[in-house]
Amino acid sequence: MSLAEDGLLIVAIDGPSGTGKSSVSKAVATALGIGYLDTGAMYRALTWWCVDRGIDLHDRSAVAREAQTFPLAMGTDPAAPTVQVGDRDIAAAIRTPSVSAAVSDVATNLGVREQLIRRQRELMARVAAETGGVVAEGRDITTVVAPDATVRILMTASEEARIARRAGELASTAAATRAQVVDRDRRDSAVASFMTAADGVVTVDTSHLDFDGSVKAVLAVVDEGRGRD
Ligand SMILES: Nc1ncnc2c1ncn2[C@@H]1O[C@H](COP(=O)(O)OP(=O)(O)OP(=O)(O)O)[C@@H](O)[C@H]1O
Ligand SMILES: Nc1ccn([C@H]2C[C@H](O)[C@@H](COP(=O)(O)O)O2)c(=O)n1
Repeated sequence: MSLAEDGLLIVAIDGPSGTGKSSVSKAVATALGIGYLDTGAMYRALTWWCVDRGIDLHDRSAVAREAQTFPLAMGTDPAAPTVQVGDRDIAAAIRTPSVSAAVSDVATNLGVREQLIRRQRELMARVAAETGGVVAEGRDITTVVAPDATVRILMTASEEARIARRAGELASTAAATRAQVVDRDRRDSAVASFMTAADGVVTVDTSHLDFDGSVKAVLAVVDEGRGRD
């Protein structure tokens, strides 16, 4: 089934770490009055779940089995997105440095990707049916999860800009953050292509834009893409 059926507005946004995908996507979804899905949070949630249960992240089959069944619930209101497993709110726990350091081991597990991509498509279809559309962001949304999205965007920013943004957030030095951002992108690139735009994907370079400028730039691409639809 095509996600973009029935006049629903499906906006797919990919890009490397620290380009502003999550913050900009939330603002864009809010402005458009549609749902928001942070797919990176799903890989983080599975990482947290496996560590919490003592599952070795290098045991690929065991982690992929958990991906199929773990009780994940993603809240898709862009004004207040939530991440829960069972009745436990793990929105803050999945942002800790230990989860950030381990998440690539989970995200590069192809058995995991198969399960989470299935869940992402189901969620996107449900949220879009409920709200008229969805903005989904990650690393493979424009290419694998929703290649037929109404609008497909690759958000980029120079390495310097991305490191400075992350360093500001983590209150760490640019040098310490460089390793985290660049190394994680290198590891994640093994299974998803998000450093260059695929055919038909519009690049939005946020290097020299402030936050509001990035939101406006994405909304302009959405407007143009809707017009073509
Ligand atoms: N021009 C800009 N556009 C977007 N975000 C910006 C901009 N300038 C600074 N930021 C800030 O950069 C930080 C990183 O943004 P965000 O978490 O949305 O990135 P991301 O691409 O989703 O990263 P990751 O994939 O690692 O989760 C946020 O604190 C955001 O407010
Ligand atoms: N569609 C996606 C989304 C995310 N990932 C990976 C990349 C990161 O290492 C991790 C967490 O993502 P973030 O919260 O930093 O955006 O998940 C992926 O492989 N595919």
